[in-house]
Amino acid sequence: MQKYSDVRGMNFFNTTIASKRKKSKLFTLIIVKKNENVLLGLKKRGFGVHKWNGFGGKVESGESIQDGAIRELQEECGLIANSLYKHGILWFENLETTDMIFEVHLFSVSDYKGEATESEEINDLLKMIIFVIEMIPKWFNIKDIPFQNMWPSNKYWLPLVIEGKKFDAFFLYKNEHVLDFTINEY
Ligand SMILES: Nc1nc2c([nH]c(=O)n2[C@H]2C[C@H](O)[C@@H](COP(=O)(O)OP(=O)(O)OP(=O)(O)O)O2)c(=O)[nH]1
Repeated sequence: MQKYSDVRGMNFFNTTIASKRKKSKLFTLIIVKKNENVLLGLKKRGFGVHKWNGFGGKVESGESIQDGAIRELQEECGLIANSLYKHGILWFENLETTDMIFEVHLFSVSDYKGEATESEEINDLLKMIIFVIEMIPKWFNIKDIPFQNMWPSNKYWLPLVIEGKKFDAFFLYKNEHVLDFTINEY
């Protein structure tokens, strides 16, 4: 392990990681806020299955990060964001399971069109026939956020999103445990 002082230009002086050579992959994450509530989705399949989370995913080639975030929100819960508020970037490294670092661009949305519905993604092979539900959206009061059924990092950064803060953060995982983390608030 070596001291990790530079995550793509960000300083995380107190955080250690195994390697600086890993590539990062771009993701987005949106937390929808309304009064004292946040909208979360229960992931029903794939990476992070059975966890509550915000809405997001990989940025596709040719689209901007913001457009990717808006697309994922609409695909996963049916809401159309009118404007996004950027909180910062979350970096996730897992010592055990992957050779890449997640670079997650984190937004919140309070201004949107539509009502949250269960998301439906059409399976490529069986288009028009089979509908695969990816996430079940649900509103939670900010006092009742189900941190025990979320990624372990979320209890550290989600309260900052609720408070409207700007920050970058780095989390070092071993499997599903946070070994070390740094949060830099602006
Ligand atoms: N790796 C990781 N991701 C986290 C943590 N906390 C958290 O909210 N996330 C978010 C960031 C991403 O938006 C999401 C993980 O990606 P995803 O589940 O959308 O990935 P995916 O492969 O399904 O992507 P896609 O098919 O929808 O494009 O989880 C965490 O602690 N670790």
